[in-house]
Amino acid sequence: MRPELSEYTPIYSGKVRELYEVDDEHLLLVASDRISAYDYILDTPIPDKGRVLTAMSVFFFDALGVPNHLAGPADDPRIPDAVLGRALVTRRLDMVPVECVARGYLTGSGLKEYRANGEVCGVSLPAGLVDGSRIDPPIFTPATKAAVGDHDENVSFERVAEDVGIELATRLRDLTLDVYARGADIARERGIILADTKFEFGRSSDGDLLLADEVLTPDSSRYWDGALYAPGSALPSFDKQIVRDWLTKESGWSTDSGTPPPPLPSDVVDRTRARYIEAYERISGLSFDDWPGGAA
Ligand SMILES: N#Cc1c(N)ncnc1-c1cnn(Cc2cccc(F)c2)c1
Repeated sequence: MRPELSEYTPIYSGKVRELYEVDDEHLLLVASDRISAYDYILDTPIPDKGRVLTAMSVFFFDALGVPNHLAGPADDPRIPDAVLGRALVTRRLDMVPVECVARGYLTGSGLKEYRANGEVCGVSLPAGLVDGSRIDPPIFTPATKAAVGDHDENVSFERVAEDVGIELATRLRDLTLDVYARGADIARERGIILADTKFEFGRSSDGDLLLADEVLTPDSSRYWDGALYAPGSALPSFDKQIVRDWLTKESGWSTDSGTPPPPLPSDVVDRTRARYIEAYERISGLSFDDWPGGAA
């Protein structure tokens, strides 16, 4: 008999995820079916998005072989039926207050910084790079966690060292770049580009530094279809481009309207759900049909 979600104390509610306390030493990380686009949480959920992204985290936690915060399997008996397949039991850690970002390609906030001063988070890059240019070797571009609704602030490695000490900052950088490289290799072998990603780490009561949060999901990473990739041209998001294109090209809504996006039509929802499942099955080589929590 599984517990009810109401038996757990909610301790954090994010844009697309929630965090509950299971007991003194364990948390429940819950991924919703909510999807964000253009800094809005859309009214229309994508069925199974939370289960697919949870499955991707579990695949990578297993494939990467890095010490992490998972405290049980996807069907752990402590997981309530209502969130089975889109929730994980984890060890409660002392989180390191740094968004550990690795970039193997130049885009987004990194591109904006580069265009302003030729560097990203204090790391100088060669001249002449464009949107989507490869950054080789990949770089560590940390950020401080923003308040709800704000964007994280990119900071230098030196600032991280000031905040957490040079030894831990160095370990965070090395781990971030190592895990990104492993994830990028796995994705590349399946024809998918992992452009960048964000990790979070925490310390256990034993003092161990563990990989935490979600790992290498489309919500914490930028994934591009390798077959469509060309630096300098449009870089469609593997998972969100269908939604973005409908919103900006077909719905009549515009990003500068100051109004929330309209609800999504069912075909956009269905095609987006299929894209999330395609990303998981291509990268993991596993069938999403085998993942817990499907419709009864
Ligand atoms: N992971 C993890 C974690 C841990 N193992 N121990 C202590 N705290 C955290 C923790 C704190 N904030 N977050 C972000 C987050 C993740 C998932 C859902 C949310 F709503 C919010 C994670």
